Amino acid sequence: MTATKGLEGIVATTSSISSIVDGVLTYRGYNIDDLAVNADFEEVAYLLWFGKLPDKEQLQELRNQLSEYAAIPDEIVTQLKLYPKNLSTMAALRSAVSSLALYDPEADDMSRESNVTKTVKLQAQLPTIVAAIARIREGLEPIAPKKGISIAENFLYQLTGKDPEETAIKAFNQALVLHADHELNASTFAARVTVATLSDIYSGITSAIGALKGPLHGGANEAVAKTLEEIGGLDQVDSYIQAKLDNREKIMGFGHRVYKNGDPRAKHLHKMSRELGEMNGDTTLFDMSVRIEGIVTGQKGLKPNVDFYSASVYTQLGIKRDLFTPIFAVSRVSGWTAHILEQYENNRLIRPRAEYTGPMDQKYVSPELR
Ligand SMILES: CC(=O)SCCNC(=O)CCNC(=O)[C@H](O)C(C)(C)COP(=O)(O)OP(=O)(O)OC[C@H]1O[C@@H](n2cnc3c(N)ncnc32)[C@H](O)[C@@H]1OP(=O)(O)O
Ligand SMILES: O=C([O-])CC(=O)C(=O)O
Repeated sequence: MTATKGLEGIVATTSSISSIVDGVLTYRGYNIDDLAVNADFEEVAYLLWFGKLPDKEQLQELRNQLSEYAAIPDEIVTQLKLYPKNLSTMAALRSAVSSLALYDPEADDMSRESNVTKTVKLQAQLPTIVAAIARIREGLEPIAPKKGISIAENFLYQLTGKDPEETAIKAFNQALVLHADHELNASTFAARVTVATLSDIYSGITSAIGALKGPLHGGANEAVAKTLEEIGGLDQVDSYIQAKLDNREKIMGFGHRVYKNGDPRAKHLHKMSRELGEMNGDTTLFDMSVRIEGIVTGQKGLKPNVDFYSASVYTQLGIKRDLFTPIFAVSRVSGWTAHILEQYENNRLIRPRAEYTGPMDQKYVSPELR
């Protein structure tokens, strides 16, 4: 038995949800480039869950269900109010989502019908939880979700209590579409491993949130924003990045396990970042990002991944840095739940082997003689 570090190149399951072939990302056979510019996030979620784009009535029905389920139990709001104000937003999200199971009488109902209902509920409730975390830790009351508006609009509304601009809704919707699914990434794999024991969907999503939090995965978008803040301005980019590279430190938002010639999602976020800067009359963050890319790609051949330009996009939308990874979860819960449903449909326990490298032939001696 020989271990493959990080399971690189190992095909661990079959899936018909998303594919990455020759650097092209598709959801259920639709190129991400097509969906990113044309689709609403709700359509994409439906596509991931049910394998086809919804017709008008199906889409309306989904929108109605999302509106109906978007409010979170009062007990969750009470719990969020007990969390420390200087909380880790991802730890708060992970805890709150885990607690949702306590207030859902169907949490352990393993029928497909119930799991589909819980899928839609989780998609509806995650944005409400993230917005509530954001407000409560600032000492503000959470804002109830509005009925009849999109997830993108509702989330931005619930953060501030103000109706967001059309351009912000459009940009945010596109970011949600781009982050929705990504084959067997670490958090999706974590979700699938958890539910493959026939544990419940809330356990699967809780595992996934834990895996997404790390800076080598979803946490990288916050790390990129931190880098931009630390650099402070265009003139400091070269010296800052060069020092990191000379120190053999990683530049967050670059590199990818699967894409070696570039992440197809990055160009959309690059464009969005530029457009938001031009609209706000200040392209500093975008210009800094482009300069960082020039150095890192030029010297290391590493290309930006989805997390790199999303950092300047969210910052320019006026969103606080520690909400970036929770926002990733707001989108990716669509993919996680699609994978969980697929895992349940054709389940087998996921249990690989380890190549043992420790000592052998040890003999027990009692503590007094050690
Ligand atoms: C949504 C997402 O999860 S996208 C990924 C988000 N994560 C990041 O942006 C964090 C920064 N990037 C990384 O850490 C990595 O590129 C990963 C984790 C994404 C992929 O990791 P792996 O496939 O395991 O590649 P690994 O970390 O082994 O890197 C291979 C080589 O490239 C270098 N490298 C990889 N990424 C970077 C980077 N961002 N900056 C500098 N060097 C890098 C490594 O140091 C290593 O060099 P070495 O062979 O000289 O030791
Ligand atoms: O696929 C991966 O390893 C990470 C990634 O880009 C994602 O989850 O979107």
